[in-house]
Amino acid sequence: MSQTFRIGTRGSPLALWQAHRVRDGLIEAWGLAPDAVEIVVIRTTGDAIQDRPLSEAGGKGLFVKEIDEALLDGRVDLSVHSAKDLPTALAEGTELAATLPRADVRDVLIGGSAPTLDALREGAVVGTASLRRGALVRRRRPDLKVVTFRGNVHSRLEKLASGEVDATLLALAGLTRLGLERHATEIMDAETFPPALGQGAIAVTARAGDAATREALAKLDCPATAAALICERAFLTVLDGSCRTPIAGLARVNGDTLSFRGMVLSVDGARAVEATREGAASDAAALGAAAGEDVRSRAPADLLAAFG
Ligand SMILES: NCc1[nH]cc(CCC(=O)O)c1CC(=O)O
Repeated sequence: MSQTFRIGTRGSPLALWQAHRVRDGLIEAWGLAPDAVEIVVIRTTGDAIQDRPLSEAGGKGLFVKEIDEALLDGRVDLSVHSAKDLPTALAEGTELAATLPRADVRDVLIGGSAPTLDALREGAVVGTASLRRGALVRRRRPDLKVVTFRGNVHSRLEKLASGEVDATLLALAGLTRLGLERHATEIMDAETFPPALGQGAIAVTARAGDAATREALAKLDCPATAAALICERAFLTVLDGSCRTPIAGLARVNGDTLSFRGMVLSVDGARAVEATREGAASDAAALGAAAGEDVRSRAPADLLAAFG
């Protein structure tokens, strides 16, 4: 392969790590010269907004819009994303081209004043920007105070160190990629504290119909992770999950079998409606969609109202 590739990415440390992973993968898989794969950092609207919750500013799409534009303009050939930050509706003219092998899907607690969620004192303050994490925290510890907490992983750790909050929650995958997993004081159980759809997976998008880029990326694709992600995104699509909706779930693929469990919660965590499905991994999309329909048919009206 004598082709060159330009990879579009956000400039956060986590995004750069993930883009480098794809770059290294392409170079190694195809024996490319190091200068054949270039990383192009693109600043997104989401990166610029730091003073308010993104759900108020327009949601997850804010992190991909400018990158999609670069892809469609031909300024870059592929873009690398944390799968959980990728909106369910991809920009027209772009498509999922590869899903890297999934890392640990679990969240971790980083405790300042106590090491575990159960050990935090009554009324302790937990900082998170995630409605899902907030709802799951309140579900187990209704006495805790959940406050909105944005910024990248490093700035969150600083706020914790300064005592602004007693604890925060982050994805183990992200912390590990940044070499910061030593800060985790409790690994949350994926059953009782289910992750975000797509958590721990890295997704690569390309221009629809760009066969050469797709073929190059095929060597990096993990079919089991791809099936899990397709299932989880189908669940999210049916529920039209937005940043205003506490929603969680996980597909596990074992051989040819896929098992999925997804749930929607009330913001205060007091109520949850969940569904499970198991079937052939090749039916990933149908299984996720069926679980989504199931949740939608049983969720109380006020819970679904959050879906707008
Ligand atoms: N929303 C930000 C984001 N997007 C992906 C990750 C972590 C890596 C991953 O889940 O793949 C994080 C940080 C976090 O939630 O702790």
